[in-house]
Amino acid sequence: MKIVLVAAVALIDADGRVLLAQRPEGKSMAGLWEFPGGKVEADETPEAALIRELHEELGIDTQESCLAPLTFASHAYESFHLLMPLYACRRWQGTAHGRENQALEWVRPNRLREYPMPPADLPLIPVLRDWL
Ligand SMILES: Nc1nc2c([nH]c(=O)n2[C@H]2C[C@H](O)[C@@H](COP(=O)(O)OP(=O)(O)OP(=O)(O)O)O2)c(=O)[nH]1
Repeated sequence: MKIVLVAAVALIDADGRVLLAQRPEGKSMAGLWEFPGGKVEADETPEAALIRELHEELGIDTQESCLAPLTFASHAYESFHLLMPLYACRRWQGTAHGRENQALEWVRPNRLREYPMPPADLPLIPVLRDWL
């Protein structure tokens, strides 16, 4: 089974809320809520991939020193195995907006369960709730 490395981040605002982004129509798992991030390209570190994706998807800028490893997801999808490190980030420049027309929501940790997420993400929710 092919292992796909995806880097994701829990952006945490001053009120302790976490940013979720809705997967757009036309993508796999459309409509589900996910942590910002994306596939790590060849010759790219997970941190560099996140910095790139945050800029492209949300129009915000951060740096490696602001990305703290938090936990990871390891999940068998039908056609690949997802390995997804989840970082926490509290410092960035700019205001997040969906540059690819995806809906965004700042969500309190105890409400994360109300947002339908990809199956790989479900074990991450209690970790975030305990940690925040
Ligand atoms: N960014 C992100 N991706 C996630 C999460 N949970 C989860 O299963 N994924 C999966 C969905 C995708 O298969 C993959 C991320 O790919 P991507 O966002 O870079 O690219 P994509 O949607 O165009 O990928 P795809 O349509 O080919 O599946 O990881 C999550 O919380 N955040």
